[in-house]
Amino acid sequence: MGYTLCVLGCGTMGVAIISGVLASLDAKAATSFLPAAKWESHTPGTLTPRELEDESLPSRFLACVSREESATKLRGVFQSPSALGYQVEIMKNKNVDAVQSSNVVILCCKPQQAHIILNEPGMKKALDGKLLISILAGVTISQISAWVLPSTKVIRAMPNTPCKIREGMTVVSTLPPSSSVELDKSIILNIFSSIGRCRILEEKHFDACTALAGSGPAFACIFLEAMADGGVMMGLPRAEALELAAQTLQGAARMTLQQGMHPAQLKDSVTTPGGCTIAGLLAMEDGRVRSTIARAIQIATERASELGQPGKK
Ligand SMILES: NC(=O)C1=CN([C@@H]2O[C@H](COP(=O)(O)OP(=O)(O)OC[C@H]3O[C@@H](n4cnc5c(N)ncnc54)[C@H](OP(=O)(O)O)[C@@H]3O)[C@@H](O)[C@H]2O)C=CC1
Ligand SMILES: O=C(O)[C@@H]1CCC=N1
Repeated sequence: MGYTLCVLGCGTMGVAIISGVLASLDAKAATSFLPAAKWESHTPGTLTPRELEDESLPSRFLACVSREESATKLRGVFQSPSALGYQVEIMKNKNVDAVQSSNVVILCCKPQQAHIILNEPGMKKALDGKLLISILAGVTISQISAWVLPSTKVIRAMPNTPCKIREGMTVVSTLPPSSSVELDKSIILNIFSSIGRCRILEEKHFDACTALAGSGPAFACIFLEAMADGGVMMGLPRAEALELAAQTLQGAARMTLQQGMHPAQLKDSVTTPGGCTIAGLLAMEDGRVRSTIARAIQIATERASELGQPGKK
């Protein structure tokens, strides 16, 4: 089975993606037996659903960095093979070699590093005909396409850190027309839906998705910390306050996601007339919590649109 997946710039997000994908392969293997199938055997349009499934799964993982410090860190993170025996190969200053021996590349460097990495001698040829998935905030498909050959299939994805525990949210841009679109689509969806939820949206929405889902875990953690602080203020031990806050946020979010319950409906069902919840809600409204949070998404979206753009820091 499988293809070689290269994470070009393997830091926080690269580790989250590889860790999530490895965990999902282990989970999949625990429930089904996957026979071997070769990437090279693919002819567009001739794959059975089972072959398509098998060929859409990665079986070799390359993680690229430029500094020894990062390589040492990655060796620590990926020191033991996954339950299925997959070992992540750490490549230091070997970007072109890594891309050359890969089928699919996920670009996970900082936005301002992309041009330098994609302009390394031999990189264009190494990427010839391959699927290049960029998770970079702000950097557009047309910018990246101008740095690679026309044969390289460029798409964008905006994942978030919970991909590491397979609770991520990823938005993928609409796919370019291509002869192997069926396999490409299957590969992309296999990666991102194996590590959380995945939704396809037009690229014009990417800056908002970056702010809402990409940056979102940071915003949610401010709320989480503040709730726990309130509990601590009222005498709860810190650890228990954090547990109560985290599980409560998770529970409320899951009721929206799994039961399709509108947040206002859930809020109203908790709010007893004259009770303590309405007292707390009014205090929140006095603090303009809603507009503050919504404005944070607006400001983060505006900033996302500047990232990786010439003349912007
Ligand atoms: N952090 C997040 O929550 C999210 C981030 N993103 C996007 O993901 C991207 C990565 O973010 P994040 O993971 O936080 O960043 P990190 O800084 O953690 O990771 C970037 C990685 O790129 C490597 N790198 C830098 N230069 C090179 C080079 N020349 N060759 C090979 N590797 C290189 C770095 O290693 P070294 O220094 O050793 O070279 C580092 O491991 C960004 O573009 C960001 O916009 C998207 C969604 C969420
Ligand atoms: O803060 C950032 O720029 C990146 C993109 C989304 C999350 N982290």
